[in-house]
Amino acid sequence: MLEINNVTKTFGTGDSLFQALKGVSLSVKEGEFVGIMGPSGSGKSTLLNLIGTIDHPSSGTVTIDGERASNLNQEDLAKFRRNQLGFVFQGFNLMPTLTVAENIVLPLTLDGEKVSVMTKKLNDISEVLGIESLLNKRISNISGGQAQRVAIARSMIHEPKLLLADEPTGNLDTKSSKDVMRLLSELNTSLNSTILMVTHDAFAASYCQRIVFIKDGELSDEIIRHSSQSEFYDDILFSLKQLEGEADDF
Ligand SMILES: Nc1ncnc2c1ncn2[C@@H]1O[C@H](COP(=O)(O)OP(=O)(O)OP(=O)(O)O)[C@@H](O)[C@H]1O
Repeated sequence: MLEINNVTKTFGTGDSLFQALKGVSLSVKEGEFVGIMGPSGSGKSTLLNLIGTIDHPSSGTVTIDGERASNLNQEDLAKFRRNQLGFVFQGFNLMPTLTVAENIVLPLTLDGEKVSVMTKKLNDISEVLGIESLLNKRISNISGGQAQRVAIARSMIHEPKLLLADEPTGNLDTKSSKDVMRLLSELNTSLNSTILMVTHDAFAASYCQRIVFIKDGELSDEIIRHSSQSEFYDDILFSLKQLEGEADDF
């Protein structure tokens, strides 16, 4: 469902060129939950931004569900992003003065969806994420863990083909991180959502089925979960140590 073919990304101009991605190729199947890990500055967010069509590759191609973003005009691209992709960020990106319900339906409001359809979708996704009791609260009155669940609800309400998560547990305590990862994992299995998640956190990564490691703008390694989550967690820590010598650098 996602094909990244020999993608490069160069920032800057003239003498100050910097190649953040140096020929990355990656294939993700429908329903896969893939983690992207690597040291700070290795190109993780750059890669996620290219997949999310927020930025364009300098060369190479990104194809999502058979569609190549570079072939779309501005308007179709915005529509494609709104309909096919979901985004979850570390900082939640919710509107503090709106209620939880208003935040969740915002993408549908922008699309001019019927109120009856919005209400049904809101109720369905709220039930999946266990946030029914929060719907009338304002974002400023809920906790960080609750806010991330609301952000996930908003990113999933339009049933995107691909969910892109950049450090979704970055601002959360251990318990909330666990809750959020459990939810993402449930959404992945129950809705067969394809999820791509950038994370520094080996525990969060242990919920994925596959981890690709990126270093200096290149994919360096890949591990697949074969057995229990705790064994996968150990495998991830081992790979991180091998990659950088010290897992603490991540
Ligand atoms: N708009 C930009 N202009 C110039 N350089 C950039 C730009 N965006 C990213 N870079 C550089 O590209 C490299 C990769 O950045 P990126 O944000 O993708 O790394 P990352 O792996 O996500 O890092 P972190 O884990 O710290 O978020 C870095 O050296 C960064 O300074």
